[in-house]
Order: sequence, then structure tokens, then C-alpha cells
Amino acid sequence: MAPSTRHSGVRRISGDRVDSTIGLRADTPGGGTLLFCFLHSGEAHAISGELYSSLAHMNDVFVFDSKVVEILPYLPPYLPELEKYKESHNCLAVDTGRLGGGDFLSVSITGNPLHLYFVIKRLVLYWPAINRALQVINDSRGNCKDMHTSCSYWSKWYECQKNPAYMMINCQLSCGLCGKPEIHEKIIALRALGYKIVLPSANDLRGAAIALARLQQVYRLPIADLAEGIVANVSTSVRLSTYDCMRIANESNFETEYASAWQWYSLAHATTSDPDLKALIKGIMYSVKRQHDGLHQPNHTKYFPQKLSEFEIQDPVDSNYAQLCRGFNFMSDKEKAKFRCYVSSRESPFLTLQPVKYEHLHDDPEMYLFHEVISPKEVVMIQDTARDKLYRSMVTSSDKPVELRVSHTAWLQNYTHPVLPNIAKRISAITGLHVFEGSVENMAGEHLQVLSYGIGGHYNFHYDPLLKIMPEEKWFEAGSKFENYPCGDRVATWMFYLSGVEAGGRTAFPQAGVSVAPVEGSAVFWYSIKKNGLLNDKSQHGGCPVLLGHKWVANK
Ligand SMILES: O=C(O)CCC(=O)C(=O)O
Ligand SMILES: [Fe+2]
Repeated sequence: MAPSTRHSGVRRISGDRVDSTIGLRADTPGGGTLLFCFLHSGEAHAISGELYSSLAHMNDVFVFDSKVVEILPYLPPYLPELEKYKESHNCLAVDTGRLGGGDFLSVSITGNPLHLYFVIKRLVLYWPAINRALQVINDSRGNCKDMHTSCSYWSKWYECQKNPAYMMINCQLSCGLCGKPEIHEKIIALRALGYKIVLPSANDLRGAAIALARLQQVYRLPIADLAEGIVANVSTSVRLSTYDCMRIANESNFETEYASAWQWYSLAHATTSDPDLKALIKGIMYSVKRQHDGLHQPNHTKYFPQKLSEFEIQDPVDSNYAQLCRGFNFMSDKEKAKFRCYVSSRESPFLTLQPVKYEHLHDDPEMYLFHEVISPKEVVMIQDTARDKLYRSMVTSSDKPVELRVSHTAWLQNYTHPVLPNIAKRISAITGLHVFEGSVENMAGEHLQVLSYGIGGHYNFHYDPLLKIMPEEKWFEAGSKFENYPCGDRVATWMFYLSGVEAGGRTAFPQAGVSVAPVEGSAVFWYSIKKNGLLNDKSQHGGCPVLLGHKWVANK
């Protein structure tokens, strides 16, 4: 967003289209500034392994899952994966009646991180074996028989279970793989659906496990409650097994989140009676302890203030960012009293007949929350236009996606939908800033940046300006990267909330000490650049992890 004549005084800078974010934790010792260069992607769709990082395509996965369950009664019951699939799905069936009002696509199901983790888990771990059995049934259509005279004898001795690779091919009749005729129709329908959508892969299971660890830490969820299916006072039928705890612990360990890994290993240890597994977990915990206390604790006392060896279970550091994410407000009542609500036409003829309602939230940085500035119809149009253009949000410090930013991005140019120019005009009228996307040299605002968050999706705290976050000499070092940047540095950010969420997902400003809860139809607006043209350090902000629900925003 660039200044109009009314809000002039900020130099325009040429540069490439980039987005900025701060590394690991911005104030972690050694954590540097990262730049993320966004690409104008062409058509993008759900991507294998990236379903967990945006919930935009998750409903398709739940629909596929429901079709898998319909086909299970046609399969021989001895397949162990079949039983596990049914058991896992049963939690969803029970909660659909209870939480989802009878609809398994209700957001209370599809926005619940435990149900998301479970649906991903059954499709990644159990579906492949079921799919292989379906393949065998389909291949032997019209010619299903035993190839060996001992098949029936072997099957009585459980060889179908013990030796499925041989038996499924050679003893189809005795192993119960000669399906009822209607199964073939069902297999074809399921295949057709499977071709149309993207199914979760191992990377989604990894991402969902890390999301649970992140949510547990930021929202201080009692870890045992989470394992018992309780997320933020919503209780589900999901139960995390010892192996689930180990998976979450392993992923946290890999992400160097040792304190979190330690807690999940502890729970895994407590929930198994298998002495070998207990010994294995103890061994891993010893190494986690060494990593944490030996490598990190002495250098990073701010983040690792306690040695794990001194505390059975370490309380993770409760940063003020995490507190803001939980809705804590650091402003005193006296400070809050300075800020008021307004109904105003903002001196714009465009708003005379329909003035805007807003709250002044803060004055350093200047920050406002506007209410009912985008209609439900417009929200749906933007989401539908963005859905197939979404791709995983990145940061430039890495050529791979990182867990600091778990969302998908779509850039919508004004012409992509007739509603978009009107929305841009509305932002201009309210803020007094030009945002038009005319010719390159006149371009004053970026395209609309639509974000759809994933399971526990978040954007670690960062600054939005691209150049003012570094010393001036560096702007030129960045050189060609920025020379085509048509609309200059980011002066201010306007962010529409395209959805509310049931819990979490606030936008938190750790240095200003305020956070804003997403409410569909509202928009938060703040200046990142001070009137003297310099970066306002206090404009640092982040999108808190989404605890329950689907979060969509759109930035200008
Ligand atoms: O989603 C949010 O609350 C913040 C998003 C954000 O800061 C950004 O996209 O730059
Ligand atoms: Fe931001």
C-alpha cells in the first residue's frame, strides 16, 4: 500500500515482489532476517504432502474417507488395516452426530486438529493396504478362484493374515477376495474420486503431528487432555496412542523443539506397559535431554531457562506473543480508555451514505479494526476465486517450506473477479491510501494476497515492509531483486478476515502488546512505517496458530 497525497511523505522504493518474515523466533539469538520472494504462480491445486498446510482442500479428503468406509464391509475382515481404519473412523462417526450436527463436513469436525490428524493418519497408514486388496479384487473380476488345491486348508490356518502377499494372489477364493458383484461399481467410483483429489501423504502426517505440538505449547493445553481428545474445552472421541505421542515427540525432536519433544516422550513412556518400548523411549529421552541442556540451554537461556534434567516436565517458556495469542491484553485500563469506537465516512464521498464502523486499537503503531467491511457474498467469491490458485507460503531463507509459516497463498489481480476493484476502492476510501493496480509505474498496492491456513496454521511474528527492515546500503545490495517492485515498500497493511475461527488464530503484535481476534467481515489495518519514513519496530506481528476452525485472510 503506497501513500496518497493525503498521507504523503514516504519515499517510494523500487523492488521485486517479496514478502518478509523473521527467522526462527525473531529475537532468538542468531535468528536472522529472512526474505521470502513470492512467485506469481499459475494454476495451482492441492499438492501432495501439503494438505495439512491449508484446509482449503480438506473437505475433499473427508468425502473420500467417507467413501472408503462404505466399501470396508465388502473386504475380508482379517485385514488388520481394515479394523484400524474402522476404529479410527468410528471417532469421527460418533463426533459427527455430537459436534457436527450430523454433518461430517461441519467445521467443528473439519476444523478440529485431532480429527484432522486422525483422517490423515488413517489415509496415510491404513488406506494403502486396503487399496491393494481392492486392486486384487478388481483385477480378478470375473475370474476369481484359488490357484492351489491347499488354499482352503491354508486359509483355515490363518495364512491369509500371516502371508497376505502370496495368499491374496493365489488363494483369492479362500481368502474371501471374490467380492460381491456390486463392489466393482464401488471400486470404480472410489477410484474416480481418488483421481480427482489429492490424498494426504507422509509429509501431511508429519505436519499434522507438529501442529498438535505447536498448539499444545502456545495454548498451554494440558498434554494429557489433548491425548484424551480434549482441545480447548471441546471434547472429541479421538484418543492418542503411545505411538501417536511418539510420532509427535519425534517430529518435535526433529524440529529441535526439545522441551516439547520431552513432554510427548514422557507421555508415551507413561502410556505403554511394554518394557522394551519403555527402554527405547528412555534412551531417546536421554539424548533429547543432552541436546536441550548441553547445546541449547547455556547459550539460549531466554528460551531454555530450565534444564530438563532438573525438572521432570518442563513448562515451555510463555512468551508475551503466546500470551497475546491466548487473548491476553497488555494494555492497562487507563491506556485502553484512550481508544474509542467511531462511525464515520472518513471524509470520503464514497462512504457518505454508508459510513464505516471502526475501533481505534493503538496509536503506536497506528492501528484500527473496521467492522463489516466485506460482505459474506464477497468473502465466498474471494475464497472460490483463490482456491485453485493457492500454493504453499514460503520464506526465502529456505527453498523448502518451513514450519514458521503454515498456510497457502494466492495472489488475486484486480481483473480476476469483478468484485475485486470495488473492494480495492473501499480500502482506499476508508484509509485514504491509493491501492490501485494501474500501469506498473503507477501501481500503488499489491494484488490481493489471500491466505488459507492449515492445521495449527500460523505465521510467526515478522514485519511486513521489505526494505525498511534492513539498513539502506542493503537495499541496493539486494539490487535486481527489488528493481521491478512496482509499488514500493509496504507502508501499511490492510487485512480482511475472510472467516472467524472457533479458537486461536488471532493476529498478535508482541511489541505493541495487542492482539485481534478474527471475525468474518472485519479488517485490521496498521502502519508499519513511521511518519519519519522509518520502520516502526512495534508493528511486528504474527498470525497465531489456529486452534479450532478454518482461517482465511486477505491482505492489501
Ligand atoms: O494471519 C494473520 O493474522 C497475519 C498474517 C500476516 O501477518 C501476513 O500475511 O503478513
Ligand atoms: Fe504480516
